[in-house]
Amino acid sequence: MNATKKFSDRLLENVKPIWDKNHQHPFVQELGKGILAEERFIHYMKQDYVYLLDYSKLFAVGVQKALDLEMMTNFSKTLHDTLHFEMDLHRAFAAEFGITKEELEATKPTPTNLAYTRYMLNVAQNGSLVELVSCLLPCAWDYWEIGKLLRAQYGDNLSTNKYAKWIETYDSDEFAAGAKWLIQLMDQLTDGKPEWELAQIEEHFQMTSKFEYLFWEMNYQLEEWPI
Ligand SMILES: Cc1ncc(CO)c(N)n1
Repeated sequence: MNATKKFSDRLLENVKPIWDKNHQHPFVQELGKGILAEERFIHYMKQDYVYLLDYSKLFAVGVQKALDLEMMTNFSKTLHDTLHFEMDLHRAFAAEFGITKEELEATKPTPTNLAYTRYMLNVAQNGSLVELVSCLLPCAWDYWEIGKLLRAQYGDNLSTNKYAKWIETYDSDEFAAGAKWLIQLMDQLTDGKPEWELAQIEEHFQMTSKFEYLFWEMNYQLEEWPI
C-alpha cells in the first residue's frame, strides 16, 4: 500500500456516494433545519435507543477480542460513553416528549433495525477484530460527519432548533474522540494486510453504511412490522 495513503482514506473515498446520500436524506436535512416532524423524530429516538443497546454489545465483544490493555481500555470506555453520554441524549429527548426510560427500552426493533444489528452482531461474534471494527466505524464516523455538517450548515440557528442537542452531541469533542480512535484503530489493524482481507473489510464498511441510509429512511417512513 502507498505509505502516504491510509486505509481509512481509501474507505472514505469509496464510501462517499453512500455517505452523500445519507447527508442529503430528508430526515437529516430536516433535523438540521429543525423542521422534522416530531412523530418521525420520536420514532427514531425509540428505535435508536434499542439499536444502541445492541451496538454497544459490539464494544463489549471488542473488549473480549482486544489485543492489549490499551485497546481493552478504549473499547470499554467507548462502551461506557455509549450507554451513558450518548444514550443520555435519547433519555433527555424522551423525557421532553413524555416517554419513560422503560418505554424506550421496551421498543421493539423494526425489520430494518433488526437486520442492521443482527448483521453487525454476527460479524462481531464470528469474524475477526478488524471485521468487527469495520462494522462499528461507519456508525461512529458518519454520525460525527453529520454532526459537523449540520453545525456548518445550520449552526447559526441552533437556538431556535428543537433538535439542537442532537447536533451538539454528535459534533461534540466526546463523540469525536470515539470516532477518531476507531479510525486510527482501523489503520493500525489493517497495516500490512493482504488485499483479499482489505476487500472483505471494505464490504462490511459499505454494507453498514448502506444500513445507515436505510435507518434514516425507515424512521422517515415510520416503518413498522406489516403483520
Ligand atoms: C443508527 C445509528 N448509527 C450510528 C449511531 C452513532 O452512534 C447511532 N446512534 N445510530
